[in-house]
Formats: sequence, C-alpha cells, structure tokens
Amino acid sequence: MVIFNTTPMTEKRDETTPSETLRVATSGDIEVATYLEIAKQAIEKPAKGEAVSGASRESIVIFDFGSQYSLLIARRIRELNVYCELVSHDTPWEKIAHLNPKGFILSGGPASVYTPGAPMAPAYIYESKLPILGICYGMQLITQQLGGIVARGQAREYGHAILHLSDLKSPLFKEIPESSAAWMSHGDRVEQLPQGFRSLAYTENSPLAVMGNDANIFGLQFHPEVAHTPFGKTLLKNFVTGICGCQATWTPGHFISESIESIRNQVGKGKVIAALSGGVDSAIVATLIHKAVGDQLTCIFVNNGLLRREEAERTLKVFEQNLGMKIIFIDATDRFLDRLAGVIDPEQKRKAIGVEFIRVFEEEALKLGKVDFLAQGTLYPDVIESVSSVSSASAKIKSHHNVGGLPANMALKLLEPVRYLFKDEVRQVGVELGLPEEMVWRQPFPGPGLAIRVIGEVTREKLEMLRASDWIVMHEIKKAGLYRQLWQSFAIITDVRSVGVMGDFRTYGHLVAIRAVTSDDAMTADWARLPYDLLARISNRIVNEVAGVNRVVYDITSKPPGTIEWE
Ligand SMILES: Nc1ncnc2c1ncn2[C@@H]1O[C@H](COP(=O)(O)OP(=O)(O)OP(=O)(O)O)[C@@H](O)[C@H]1O
Ligand SMILES: O=c1[nH]c(=O)c2[nH+]cn([C@@H]3O[C@H](COP(=O)(O)O)[C@@H](O)[C@H]3O)c2[nH]1
Ligand SMILES: NC(=O)CC[C@H](N)C(=O)O
Ligand SMILES: [Mg+2]
Repeated sequence: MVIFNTTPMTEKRDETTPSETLRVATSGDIEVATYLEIAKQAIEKPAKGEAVSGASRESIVIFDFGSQYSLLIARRIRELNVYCELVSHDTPWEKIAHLNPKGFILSGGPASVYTPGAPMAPAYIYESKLPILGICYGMQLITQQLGGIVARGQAREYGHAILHLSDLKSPLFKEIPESSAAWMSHGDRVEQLPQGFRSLAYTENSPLAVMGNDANIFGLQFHPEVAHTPFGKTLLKNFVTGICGCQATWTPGHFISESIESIRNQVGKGKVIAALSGGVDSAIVATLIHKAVGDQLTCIFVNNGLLRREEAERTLKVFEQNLGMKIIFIDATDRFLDRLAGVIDPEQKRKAIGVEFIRVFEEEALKLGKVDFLAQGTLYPDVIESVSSVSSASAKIKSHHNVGGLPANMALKLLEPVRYLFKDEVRQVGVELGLPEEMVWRQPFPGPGLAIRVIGEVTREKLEMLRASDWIVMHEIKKAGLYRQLWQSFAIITDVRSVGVMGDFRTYGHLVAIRAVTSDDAMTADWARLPYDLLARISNRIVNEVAGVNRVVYDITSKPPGTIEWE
C-alpha cells in the first residue's frame, strides 16, 4: 500500500514525517468504484447550473499549477482531437466527473513542491487508478506525494537539453528517437524516485528526466507542450491515445451535435437572448442556440457608438442574408458615450462598457417577457485573461467586457457554449455550420470596440478621426491581400500631439499608431512585418485624408510584453 500526501506542508510540520496522510484504496476497495459511479451518473445527467461546455463523452483533465504553458498543453491535446479542460489544481471531483476523464495531466508551475503551502494535486487522481502525466512541477509533485524526494538542483536548467531514452520499450516513447532535443525550465529536481518508479530517460543535468511506474503514472522534467520540444506532440499523443485510450473523435462535428443537445437540456422551455456582435464567436453561438431551441431565441445587436465606420449597417445586412433569426437592433450610442465621458482609466472604461451592455440586454429582456438566459460568444482566452488564470497562480491582465467586466448583480443566467474553445476551433465550427466566409474569417473586434483604441478620454471627435484612419488601414491591408494572414490590423488614436508642416502651414495634430499582429489564439502575438511600401501608403493616406492627424507610427511590440490592444 502506498501512502501519499495531498495537503500542502505548513511551517510547523516536520518534512520527513508528514502528519496528514491519506491512504490509497487498494484494488477492490469501494472508494474507487464510487468515483467511477459518480462519473457515470454525471455523464448521463449533467450538473445543474453548469455552463454548457460542449464537453465530449471522454476527456483529459489538466490541473493547472500556474505554468505559463498550461494553456498550450490544452491546445496540444485538442489538436489530437481529444477533448480536454484545464482546471484549477484544487478542483473537487464533483466538478469534473461529468467530463468522464480518461487520464490526468499535472502542469508545471512556479512553486517548489517542498515549500510550505505549495499547491498539491487532489487525492482522487491517484485513487482513480487512471493514467497520470506530470510535467515539470507536476513530475516533482507526483514524486513528493508518492513518497520520493525533490530538492533544489545543483544547476538550474533553462532552455535546450538533449534527452536520452533509457527505456526504449516504454509506451510513452513510441516513435521517439533515442536522443533528441527537449526544452527545460526548472531549478528543482527529483533526487529519489517514489517506490515502484523507474527512470526512463535522462539529460546531462537531470539523471531522472522521465519516470514511470506500472500503474501508468509518468513524470517528465521537460515540457512536451512547447514547440521547442520537437517530439513533444508525439509523446503527448502516446499518452493520450495510447496509454489513456482516448478515441481521438473530438471534432467540430461532434461539438455541434453535443452542444445542441446540451443547450436544449439546459434551456428547456426558457427564453434566450443572444448578444450578437457581427463577430464569428457570437454568430456561432446564435446559430447553435437557434438549432437547439428555435424561436425561443431572440438576438440583440447593439450599436454602442464604438463601432467602426459603416459597421452597424454591414453587420445587419450580413445577419439578414445569412442568419434566419429574430434580430433586434438597438442604437445605444448616446448612452454609452455619455457613460464614458471623462473616463480615462482603461479598466474603468472596460467595466463601464461591460455594465452598460448588460443593462441594455436586461431592459430588452424585460420587453420580451420573461427571459432566462443571456448567450454570449465568450471564448477560452477571454476567460483566462480576465480571471487571474484558471487557478489562483497568475495575474489578471485586463477585464474583457464579457467576463471580468460583467456586473455582480445580473438578472440573466449566462449561456456560453463556446467558452472552452480557442478561436481556430471556433472557426472550424463556423465552417462546419456553413456560416459565410466573411463571418468566419473576420478579424476579431473587441466588444468595447474603439473605446480601447482611443487613448485617454473617448470623445466623438477622436472617434471620428480613429474611424477614418482605421478605414484606411483596413482598406489597404485588404488591397494588399494580407487581411486573412493577420490576426488583427487596426489603428489607435493617442493624445500625443506633435508639430508638423503641411502646405507651408504649421500643424499641431494627433498621433495615430498602426497595429498589425500575427497570432494563433491571441495569447501570444508578434508584430507583423508589413512591407514598407504598404506602411508608407497607409501613413501617407492617413495624414493627407484625416483632418487632425499629422503623424503615424507603427507599433513593433510583440505580446508579451505588450498586449494586442493598447488598453
Ligand atoms: N455590439 C455588440 N452587440 C451585442 N453583443 C456584443 C457586441 N459586442 C460584443 N458583444 C458580445 O460580447 C461577446 C464577446 O465579444 P468578442 O469580440 O470577444 O466576440 P465576437 O464579437 O463574437 O467575435 P470576434 O472575436 O470575432 O469579434 C460577443 O460574442 C457578443 O456576445
Ligand atoms: O470581446 C472582447 N472584449 C474585450 O473586452 C476585449 N479585450 C481584448 N479583446 C480582444 O482579445 C484579444 C487579446 O487582446 P489583448 O492582447 O489586448 O488582451 C484581441 O483579439 C483583442 O481584440 C477583447 N475582446
Ligand atoms: N517549470 C516548472 O514547472 C518549474 C518547477 C519548479 N518550480 C522548478 O523550478 O523546478
Ligand atoms: Mg467582437
């Protein structure tokens, strides 16, 4: 029988004799069966009040210990057509049972497993007898919890290392060369394996770089999820489909049928309003809900006065032509702009817009009789950036209006069927649903709109200058055939003023910045290397055509350290 520890150590505790230990149930014990039973029931009857996630019938659950790469692990698994979710490391079993986990992954993290209060993995992962893969901190944690020893290493190991396999027969290493590059980022290391574990591979600095036991519990000291570990994807595939036995059937098609069913169950006979923005996320959400509950859905499109030139008209036309649903258009320009008067702080702007949106939706809901749900096109990155990461380990960057910007007292329940998807996955779903190209491939446009691209106070005058500049950027980028290759391309207007000379006159005008980035999912981005000629044309046209602007600069900051939007 193995003894393991699931509670973080406290200052008082003697590290060599853990006082709070839990015994793993031996095979045949009732506890293990009970976990599996709860899982089965939960799949048949999803928990009430849970956000509709479109979860598949089997999944990999990733526990987040605060690594920068936790989200990347999730992407890699999804790329294998296996559904997975990233959850906080302290998530109770009841919250994940409905996902029907086939295996667990423990992410990396900044803490050291031997320090007081370090986050631990829950006991049930070991009791479940399902396969477990610990990555970096995750490996160290498994070691610590199952009775091995982790300590500060002699040398820290960051970046590139050569991994040598010592057990070529391990199912984890199928189709992986005997020696190859692996990417490392750690200071601690496993000094002594827990009972029953073997060393499977080593690097120069880490004699125990990969470990495993006969119960399919594995630990990796390197990061298979990053692009710098070339065979990482193969290794994850070996774990997920080989060792965990996942079917690799999670496709957009599955997602569609499962989420329609799930929406139908959740909504019942209730009424839904969907916030439509013209972007792909909300168009998909509305389409899914319409397929699920038909006329119980009403869509609302709000002109918040922060849209781009001709956007309201164009969006309505696309909706009319392509989505056969009830759509209400509300012009709330004055209301939003009045609310924003005098507001300079970016977070204040975001919160004000988030609240105003919800109040508009609530008022419209009242007019429609009893409405139960508000549907939004919230995506995974919106959630991650707004709520100090999935677990409590990392920082809040900015409040996305539809997540962190929501008011505390909301009368409507949220329905967010694409909350767990990334943009490229959403686009695949859009193609599968037959949405038109112009919707699926539209560059993302943030809900707070031009307000977060007007630096300082949002005034009608600055909005007009920005609209005119943005129009030129968009037009030129499209003409150059670059629109689809770029994640986003747009203009920003600042309060910086500079002196210029035009037609022998002195000018003192605003500074406009151009931002164009490439990205896969908005979590990281790089500034686009736009051709100089194109930049010259854009700059020239803006200064000539937009009154009040006399200087144009190009933003060459990647994310991180910058963000895509300026506010
Ligand atoms: N003008 C608007 N009117 C109604 N709802 C809106 C408006 N702008 C944003 N929303 C709501 O906020 C959600 C989040 O906005 P976001 O910009 O992230 O997604 P999107 O507009 O659907 O897609 P995209 O990222 O392609 O712009 C939208 O899905 C929609 O539900
Ligand atoms: O609907 C939205 N509501 C928001 O409040 C919001 N803030 C940023 N964005 C979009 O998210 C992506 C990442 O933006 P940042 O790098 O600026 O955080 C980029 O694509 C941004 O355009 C938003 N979208
Ligand atoms: N990347 C990680 O997970 C690091 C784990 C641990 N903090 C170490 O330095 O070894
Ligand atoms: Mg949008």
